[in-house]
Amino acid sequence: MSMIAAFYSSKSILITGATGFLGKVLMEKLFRTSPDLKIIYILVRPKAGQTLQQRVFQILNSKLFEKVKEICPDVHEKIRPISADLNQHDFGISKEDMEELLSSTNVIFHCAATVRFDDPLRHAVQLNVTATQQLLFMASQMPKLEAFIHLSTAFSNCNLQHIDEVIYPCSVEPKKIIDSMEWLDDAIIDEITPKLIGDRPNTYTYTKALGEIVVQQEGANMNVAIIRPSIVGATWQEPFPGWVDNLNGPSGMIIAAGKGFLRSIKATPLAIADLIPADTVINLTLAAGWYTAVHRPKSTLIYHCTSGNLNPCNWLKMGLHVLETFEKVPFEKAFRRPKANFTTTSFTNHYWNAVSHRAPAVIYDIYLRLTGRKPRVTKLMNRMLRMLSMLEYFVNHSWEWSTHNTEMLMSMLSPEDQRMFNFDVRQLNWLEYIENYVLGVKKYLLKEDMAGIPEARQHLKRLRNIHYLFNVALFLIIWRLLIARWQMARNIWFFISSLHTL
Ligand SMILES: CCCCCCCCCCCCCCCCCCCCCCCCCCCC(=O)SCCNC(=O)CCNC(=O)[C@H](O)C(C)(C)COP(=O)(O)OP(=O)(O)OC[C@H]1O[C@@H](n2cnc3c(N)ncnc32)[C@H](O)[C@@H]1OP(=O)(O)O
Ligand SMILES: NC(=O)C1=CN([C@@H]2O[C@H](COP(=O)(O)OP(=O)(O)OC[C@H]3O[C@@H](n4cnc5c(N)ncnc54)[C@H](OP(=O)(O)O)[C@@H]3O)[C@@H](O)[C@H]2O)C=CC1
Repeated sequence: MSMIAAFYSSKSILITGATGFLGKVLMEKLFRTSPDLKIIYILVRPKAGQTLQQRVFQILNSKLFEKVKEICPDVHEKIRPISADLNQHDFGISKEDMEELLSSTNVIFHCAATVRFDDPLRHAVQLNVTATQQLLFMASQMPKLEAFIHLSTAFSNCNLQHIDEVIYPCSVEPKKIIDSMEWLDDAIIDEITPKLIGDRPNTYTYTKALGEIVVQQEGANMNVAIIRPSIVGATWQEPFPGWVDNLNGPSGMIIAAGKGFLRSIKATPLAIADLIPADTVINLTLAAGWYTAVHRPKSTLIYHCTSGNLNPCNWLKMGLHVLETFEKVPFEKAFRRPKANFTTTSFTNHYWNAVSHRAPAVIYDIYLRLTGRKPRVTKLMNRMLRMLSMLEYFVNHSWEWSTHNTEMLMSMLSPEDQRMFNFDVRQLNWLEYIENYVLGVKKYLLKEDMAGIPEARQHLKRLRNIHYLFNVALFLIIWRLLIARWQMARNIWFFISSLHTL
């Protein structure tokens, strides 16, 4: 019997961020491996016109939960959505709900966060720091609490090159930052943001670092652990390979490349592409929850959930695998043929952005206008370039993350748990993983049917022919202009013609 699965059976578990990418994978695994768990409380806000119940219904009826519904048919009864907005005081939780949470919760998984790179500091602090502080305050009033697991990111200290499984101090104490957000106005916050974030690339990584300090300070008397995943990608094995449901990180870029939008990217080809599958992150998270509650380590343990030091893959290898997979499973209705390369200098990057990104978008929009349709490609292209510029930092640096705690945890698991809650990335075959990832993007994000592949291939052939025709036409126009204006060109032309008549 799995010790981890047995631990979560009969437990009341509180999850924040359960509607997010990792939150869903976490819930799914919990229900699948511990169907006897007592209840999962999830803090959810109404969104996009949907009530809490509608949001939960949608999640449980998604493909991700198909296996769970077989194993645990009463899963609907075991999820208790609690109306909560982490931006509000006390999360806006009703008194009755709060009482139930405080008296029953055994384990907390704190996954909620803003993962946007461009969030204003005030908002990022509110969600990634203040809400974490409030949740810890709630946790401190829970008599039955056995473990508090906080999801952070391996990039919280991305200003360093070698990162250990420790919490690093920030120049300003989180409490001071939280206080100052209350009385500083937005204009001043915007002005001091670059100074505060220093050599980190965005407010996301900075506020996640502050959040960790808060966890260490406020969670000193609790059983607390921090998980630091690197770049989370589609699932590797469970509940099935290739599941992904948002555009963050590489997923959006895979779509952009497969649809022929992304043709070049400023990246360091040999830098490590530290991807980690979502199910690996969740297996480690659940194992850490068990270890923290049962073994009660004396200090807050931090677990790096990264692939680079155990099974490295670089961006060149990854990019090539992605492109190779497009040959087998092309995406439908591509804008151009998927073909991309890396640029390594700002000059070549600007050049290829102009030639391969902006120019085709403008030309296509002119064509749409001429045919009476609404131009839309330049807007899409600008959005992709903005996203690309935000990701650039992460594809041009390499980091070394030590993984002593993670390896220690692996060694503490029984052989059954090592199999059931596998987070050993050394077993990951990148080629196979990337193929499944691209396939998953096609199926679960783009909702494209495999039956459409022959048509997608035909479309790519048409694009290739258009490309050749376009190049020939361009060549003829340029040649014609040269002949009209340049004597030397005329001479070459006459020379070639005379060769022909010989
Ligand atoms: C010879 C050599 C050959 C070699 C060949 C090589 C070829 C290479 C090409 C191969 C293919 C590529 C394969 C790999 C690519 C590498 C990519 C690099 C990935 C690196 C990722 C590093 C991330 C690491 C960070 C740490 C991880 C974390 O901790 S958190 C998770 C990461 N967080 C994010 O990713 C969030 C980022 N997003 C944002 O910050 C914002 O969304 C934004 C600033 C980008 C946009 O904000 P904006 O307000 O403008 O828009 P928004 O309201 O958010 O959305 C508007 C619409 O856009 C859609 N959208 C949102 N995000 C994306 C996206 N990522 N991609 C595409 N579209 C996106 C969104 O749905 C909205 O759509 P509508 O609703 O329809 O309007
Ligand atoms: N994905 C990645 O690449 C990585 C993620 N991480 C960390 O993992 C954790 C989970 O990330 P991921 O699942 O990808 O993120 P998502 O963006 O997919 O999910 C974020 C979750 O937080 C919830 N949330 C946001 N704001 C509020 C709010 N005001 N009140 C209540 N809930 C809120 C969202 O709810 P709603 O659905 O209502 O918006 C959603 O459930 C985060 O802590 C992140 O920092 C770390 C490394 C990499």
